[in-house]
Amino acid sequence: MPKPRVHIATDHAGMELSAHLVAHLRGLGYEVVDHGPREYDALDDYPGFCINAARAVVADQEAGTHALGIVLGGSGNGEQIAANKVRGIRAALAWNLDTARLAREHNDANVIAVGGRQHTLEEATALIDAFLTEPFSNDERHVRRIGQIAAYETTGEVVQ
Ligand SMILES: O=C(CO)[C@H](O)[C@H](O)COP(=O)(O)O
Repeated sequence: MPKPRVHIATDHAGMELSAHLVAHLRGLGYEVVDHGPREYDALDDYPGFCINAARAVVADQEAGTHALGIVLGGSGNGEQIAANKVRGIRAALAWNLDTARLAREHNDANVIAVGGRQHTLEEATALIDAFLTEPFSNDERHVRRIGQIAAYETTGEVVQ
């Protein structure tokens, strides 16, 4: 499997982690698109940055380009919520190696959210590495459940 293009966004609370990850991932050969912010501003707001990154993931995937996203903040909660407002996004908040790995294996998540204030740089980097390298299982039960979410997103109907 070729490496995905990585779209990354943060707010002020995740800027140190974001800079670290951009360098780390580029060093590993990933193409990384940085959706900001460009400068530290303690009063900036995460939704726009995260939504832009999420929209870029969907646009790439719709164009047939393998892409994944990373959204960072203090907790990762709001960043995950913002990304999940973009149609086609399955954003997962990862807080240990299992939740990072399972986000891909069971949920085919295309965005990972991580709280920069909850982990050391090393811990957070390990979460990202686990997420980016874990394949989706393609197990029928997981495909079915993801399809039910997509159906609701598209039609507003609940499928059992
Ligand atoms: O994690 C976040 C949202 O879920 C934000 O990064 C966090 O709320 C920012 O906090 P503050 O404005 O107090 O620095």
